[in-house]
This record gives sequence, structure tokens and C-alpha cells, in this order.
Amino acid sequence: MSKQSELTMNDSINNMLVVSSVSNVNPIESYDPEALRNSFHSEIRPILDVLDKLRTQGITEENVNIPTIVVVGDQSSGKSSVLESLAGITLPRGQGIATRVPLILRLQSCLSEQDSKILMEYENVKEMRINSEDDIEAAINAATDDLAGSNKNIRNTPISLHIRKPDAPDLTMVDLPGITRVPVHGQPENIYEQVRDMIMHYIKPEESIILNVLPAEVDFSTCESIRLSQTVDKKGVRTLAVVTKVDKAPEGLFEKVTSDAVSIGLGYVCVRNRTPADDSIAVARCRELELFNDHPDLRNIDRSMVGIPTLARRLVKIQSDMVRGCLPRIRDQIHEALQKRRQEMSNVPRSIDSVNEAVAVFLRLQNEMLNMLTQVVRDGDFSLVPDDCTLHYTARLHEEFTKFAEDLGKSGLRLSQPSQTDEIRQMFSEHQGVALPDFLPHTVLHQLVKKQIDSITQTCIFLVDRVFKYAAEVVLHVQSLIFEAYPHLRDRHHKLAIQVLNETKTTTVEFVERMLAKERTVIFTTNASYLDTIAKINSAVEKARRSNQAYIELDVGPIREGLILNEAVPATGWHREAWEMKVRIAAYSKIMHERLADEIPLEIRYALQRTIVNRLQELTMMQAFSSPEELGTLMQQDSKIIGRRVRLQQRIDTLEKSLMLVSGMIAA
Ligand SMILES: Nc1nc2c(ncn2[C@@H]2O[C@H](COP(=O)(O)OP(=O)(O)OP(=O)(O)O)[C@@H](O)[C@H]2O)c(=O)[nH]1
Repeated sequence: MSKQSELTMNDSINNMLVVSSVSNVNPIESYDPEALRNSFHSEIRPILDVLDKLRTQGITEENVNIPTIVVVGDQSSGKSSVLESLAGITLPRGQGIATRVPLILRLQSCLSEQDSKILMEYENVKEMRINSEDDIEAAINAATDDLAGSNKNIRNTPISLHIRKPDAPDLTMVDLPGITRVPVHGQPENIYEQVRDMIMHYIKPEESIILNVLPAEVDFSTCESIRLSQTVDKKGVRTLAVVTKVDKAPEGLFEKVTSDAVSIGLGYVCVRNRTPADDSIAVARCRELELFNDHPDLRNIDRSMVGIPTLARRLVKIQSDMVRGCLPRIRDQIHEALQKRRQEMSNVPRSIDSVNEAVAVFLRLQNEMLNMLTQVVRDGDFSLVPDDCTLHYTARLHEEFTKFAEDLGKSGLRLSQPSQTDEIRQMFSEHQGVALPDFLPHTVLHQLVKKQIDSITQTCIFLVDRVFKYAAEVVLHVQSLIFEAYPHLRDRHHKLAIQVLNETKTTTVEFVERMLAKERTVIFTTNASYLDTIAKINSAVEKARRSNQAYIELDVGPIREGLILNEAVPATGWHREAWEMKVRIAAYSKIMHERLADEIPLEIRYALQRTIVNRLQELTMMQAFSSPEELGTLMQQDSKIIGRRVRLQQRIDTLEKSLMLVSGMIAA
């Protein structure tokens, strides 16, 4: 019992009885711990113990909903004071934000003072004993600072306070930070959203009972806590209102709680908590008794709606009703969570405990990598990674090659461009005398073909660059997936893959350069489409001429352009010869582009397939480790994976323990 308390709890109870006999007005019920203990059914207590244990083990993080009384209210509405009144101990209170982390308050009655104990737990602090009630406030403040820092920040990591004392009601409740719209004392700008999210987390489950703390001085419909609780419990069927500070605003309270403008399904209980003027909690209880018995505005309120003793009794009853029959559902939820965690665990690599095991995993992973690369690169089979579009190798390559063919088609000479006609004409004049005047000079043709090749050289080399870069990404991505847990092994394979791909890229670039050199050096084709294209262009122009068209749309193979006939195709002279040369270049370019658009992609695909599926396979298989130590280093697991495995194992252990507890309780 608090040193501050000049009156003991028994004194206060005696006082309550004295006051009530003097006042002679329908006295409110006195706080009778014995009666409360008796009303607490013997079968409820063990269930509560189990539920409390589950809660402290963090089972709620596994989506297992445990019936809980959640205390919510606007800032400084008196939440902590209500808990203080129920527990008979001093909790941190104030005008600013006092509660900054969830406080799970577990009250438990016991037979004698010798059995009393106070324990606190949070995060990594387990079963910290608090020797005196006077130290609770400081301990909670220190733990809050520890969890949420010493400024006014909040954090959703609970402190659990277990108080066992003779006259406590058997109740477990969660106190939450008060809702505030305006950040104060260095609180973050989004303090409202943070508090709201925390409150919603606790009140959303159907199993939660919402203890909505409303100060008597305000219009209840303006309370933010009412607004929030109505979003999850519209009709208020699981909401109980506690009206505090009735001593400050007794006028009109009777109408407020009887009209029920804010739909509170479980009803109202009006209380007067301890104020700074009360020396002790016991004194506060006496003053509450006097207030409700004597005040002309309060004495008419139904006795079942006033006083901390009534509130304690109501809560114990609600809690008893709640926990009865909840165990089978909780067992099923734990079972489901356990299955899920076990499934997750089966996907986390196991720890490696021997050299033989390390060798086996080493070989298995290498095989997995090669199989996956073969599937992706050779077979175009991405069934292992349906959602990962980067690994749909053949489709991505096809896109690249189609674009390459389009780019080639777009490059080069345009039949309609006068500047090119002038250029050709210039070339003609420089090559006069090489052949008879009515022959198109081959040297000019050759020079123009060379220009064509120069204009597409970059397009070809860039294609090799892009495709090899992408292929390297695919290989590294597959390796990262397979060797996720083994960073050293992954790095070794990355290095090997980059090395062989670079080698192949060099030979592929050489191949492309050789192809372009051939095209630049030799003008050659046996392809009938060369003459065919020339004939088609000429015939289209002739036809247009005959029908006196000034303009034609040419559409011959890849040649699609509009021509103003008199400008582009003059009947005689230099211009006419330039036009004829242009037609030949266009027809020949078409054949060259087709050759390149097929040959270069074919070579790239062949080279990549041989490298990734065959060469990499050989090199991977040839890889060895010189000693068990080297193998040990290679097979060292990523610390993140180790951490994940440990955390999962802890969760599984907790769930297994919880399942045993609950199943045992159901069977009992
Ligand atoms: N007069 C009077 N004052 C009260 C009553 N209940 C609470 N108070 C005072 O109201 C102030 C706020 O009370 P708290 O219990 O800290 O309120 P809270 O809702 O827990 O506060 P936060 O956690 O900061 O939101 C304190 O100064 C209390 O002493 C009451 O019934 N009567």
C-alpha cells in the first residue's frame, strides 16, 4: 500500500459505509473486495492467467485475437486515473501526454499481503520486480523513456504491469495514449495519425471491449475517442463509457448519461477519480462516495451507473463473459499461425552442421542454378518465375531484336530527300570518265553502300552491348535467387559469370565487326528481291506518270514514303541518274538489312546460349574448394538469413507453447 495513503483501503471502505449510513439516500455500493472475489468465478481465473501469458508472449502479433478491455480516450480525459482508481495504485498522470506506450495492466487479487507482488515486463526486460507501489510511477516513466525516448514520442511496444494484491479486482486492461489533434512539446507532426493507428490496432478486433473514457465537462459527441470507436463498433455493442471528472461538471450529467446521444451499448459508469487535492486513493474513494450520495445533481443517477466499485464489478463481469468459450477459437487461430510459420520456416535454408552437409548443399545449389539457367535461356521456360518479367529471357530478347530490325529499316537513304540527290550528283561528277556516260558508276554505288554501313555500325554494336548487359543481369539474378543465403558462394559465381560473358561479348563484337566489314568490302547478292524491288519502284513511278499523278505513296517492301514526282524523279539529266542510283541503293540496303537483322541476333543468341548453358556449366562443375576451411567460408550463411531463422524459430516455439497451454486448458 502506498506510503502516501494515510488511510488504508479498509479504512476507506469503513468510511464509505459510515458516509452511506449517515446520508440515508439510496447509497452507492461500497468497494467490497470480498464480494468482488466471490463474484469472480473460479474457472475464469485460470483462463485469464493463460490469456495473460499469451499476451505477454506477443501472441497478438500472430493475428491471434485475445479478448481485451482497451481503455481509450482523448488526451487527459482521465484514462490512467481510472486505472489508478481500479488498481488502487499511483500511475503516471498529468496534463500533457502521460501515456506514450500501451500499458497492459494485469490486476490480480490474492488472499494476503504476503502474496502481493508487482512485476513489470517490456521488450527485453523480463519479470522486473518493483518493491513498492510508490515506485510504480517512476518505473513506468523510466520504461516509457526507454521504449519511446525522453521527448513526447509514442511507440506501439507495450509495457506489461502485473499487480497482485488482496483488494484488486481480477482484470486485465490495456491503457493507450490519449488522442490529440495538435502536436505539443516536440511531438511529431503526425502524432494524431500515430495514436489513431495504435488505438485502431487494439480496438479493431471483435474480441476487444472498448472502455471509452469521457470527461463530464465536454459534449460527448465532440470526443475524438467516440468517433474512433464508432468506426469499429457503430452501435456501441462492445463499448462501455466511463464518465470522469464528474466533480468538475455535475450539472446536466444525469440528462447526458440517460439520453445516450452517442450510442453506448454497454452503458455508462460515472466516476470521480483522485484529484491532486486528495492525499490518497482511499481518500478519493470516500469523496466519490460522498459526491454521488449527496450532490443534488448526481444523487438521482441510477446506482448501477456510478462509482469505481460498480465499474470494477461491471468490468469483471464483462471480462468473465468474454473469456468463456473463447479458447477453442484462440486454439484454432494459434494452430493456423503455427502452420503458416512452419511453412515459412521450410523455405528458410537450414543451418549447415558438417562438411558432408556443406558439400551436399554446395552441389545441390550449383545444380539448381544450372537447371534454372537452362530453363530460362535455352528453353524459354519461366514457369519457375512467372511473375518476374526480367527473367522471361527469350521474350525480352525477341523485343530487342525486333526493335533492332526496325532501327535498321529506318536508317539510311531516303528516296525523297533532295540533299541526297545532290550528294550523289556531286559523286557522279567526281567519277566522270571511269565508265561510259550511260553506265551508272560502280564506284559511286560502293561509296554509298559504305556510307550506309557506317550509319548502322553503332546500332549493331549497341545491340550487342544491350543484350549482353541484359543477359548478365539475368544470370546474376538467377544466381542471387539460388545463392540468396550464401553470399560468398553467390559472389564467386557472379565473378565467374561476368568473366565468361565478357569473353563471349568480345568474340561477338568481333563477329559483328567482321560482318560489317564484309558488307563494306563486297557488294554481293543472289537474292532475287534486289531486281524485284527495283522493278516494283520503277513500275509504280511509270504508272503514276501515265496517269498524270504529281504525287505517289511508294509501298515496296520496307520502302514506304511519299514522292513528288517532278522533284524526286526527273525525266532526264543528272537528277535522273541520281534517282536511278538511289533506287538501287534502296533495293540493296533492303537485302543488307535483312542479312544483318537475322545474322547478328542469331549469332548473339547462339553465343549466349553456348556460354550460359554449356561453358558456364563446364566451369561451374570444374569449380572446387581447396580445403574444408575454404568450403566453410563459401558456405557461410548470410546473417540476415540466420536472424530470420532464429526469429522464426522463436515464434514457432512461442506458438507451440501457447497451443499446448490453450489445448491443456480446453481439455481440463
Ligand atoms: N477533478 C478531477 N480530476 C481528474 C479526474 N480524473 C482525472 N483527473 C485529472 O485529469 C488529469 C488527466 O488525467 P490522466 O489520468 O493523466 O488522463 P489520461 O487520459 O490518462 O492522460 P493521457 O494519457 O496523457 O492522455 C490529471 O490531472 C488528473 O488528476 C476526476 O475524476 N476529477
